[in-house]
Amino acid sequence: MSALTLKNLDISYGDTKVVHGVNLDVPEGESFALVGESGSGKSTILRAIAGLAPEWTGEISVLGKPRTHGVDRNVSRTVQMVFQDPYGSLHPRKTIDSALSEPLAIHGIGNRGERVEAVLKQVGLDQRFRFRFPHQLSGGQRQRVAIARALMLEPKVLLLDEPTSALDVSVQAEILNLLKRLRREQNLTFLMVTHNLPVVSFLCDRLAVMRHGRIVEIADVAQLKQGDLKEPYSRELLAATAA
Ligand SMILES: Nc1ncnc2c1ncn2[C@@H]1O[C@H](COP(=O)(O)OP(=O)(O)OP(=O)(O)O)[C@@H](O)[C@H]1O
Repeated sequence: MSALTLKNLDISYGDTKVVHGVNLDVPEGESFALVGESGSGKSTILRAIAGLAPEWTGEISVLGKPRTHGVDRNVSRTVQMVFQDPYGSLHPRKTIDSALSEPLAIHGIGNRGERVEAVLKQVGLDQRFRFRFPHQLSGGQRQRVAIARALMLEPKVLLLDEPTSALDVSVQAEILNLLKRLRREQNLTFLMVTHNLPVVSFLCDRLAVMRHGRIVEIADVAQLKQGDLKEPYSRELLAATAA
């Protein structure tokens, strides 16, 4: 089954259309990357799927069900987003326990303590972090918490917006390994925005190259690794990364 399907998706901010006629099908369990120059609309696509960019037309389907505009409880249970900046995505005055329990409280789910413990284990964080505050954690630990928070509702799809680019290089690999393991263990589907083509090679199966709000090419990661991209713009992007 398709985890995510986008059909003729247009997205606007006010009068400005920034995503034009995007079509995409991501099967369950796949890890798919959106790459392309800054401002090409990659994050906006993730935001629309998550319900954070309200002005869109076309179709967004999650596990075969078309998404409604605004809050869609089906989508918020099954699709979660992880942002680039783990400082910004965690409330500074809430403990890790409280940040992780919140999605459960919102959805009326019990056994919160047990679930928080289990998720901390899944993301490789010691239980002693549970009652700490975000500022008492390193950047990598905070990103583990942000990933843990995204996992609390046992989603099927993670939308990953540059999940390692704000981290020290030494920590990036740890988070990428964690994401790879979680995907395997939980059969997650990833839709990931990144500027980093080696990250695509490491974590993804396919990629779409975007420019000016449009997809210019969809390719397998094997093609990326062999430098076998078809469109001149994709080849430019590849050459710029290799330089
Ligand atoms: N909240 C907003 N209000 C108005 N315009 C916005 C808003 N967010 C993004 N844009 C514009 O929408 C376009 C697409 O932005 P988006 O962030 O999706 O691009 P991107 O490909 O993810 O870029 P980057 O790689 O820099 O994150 C850009 O022209 C941007 O300036």
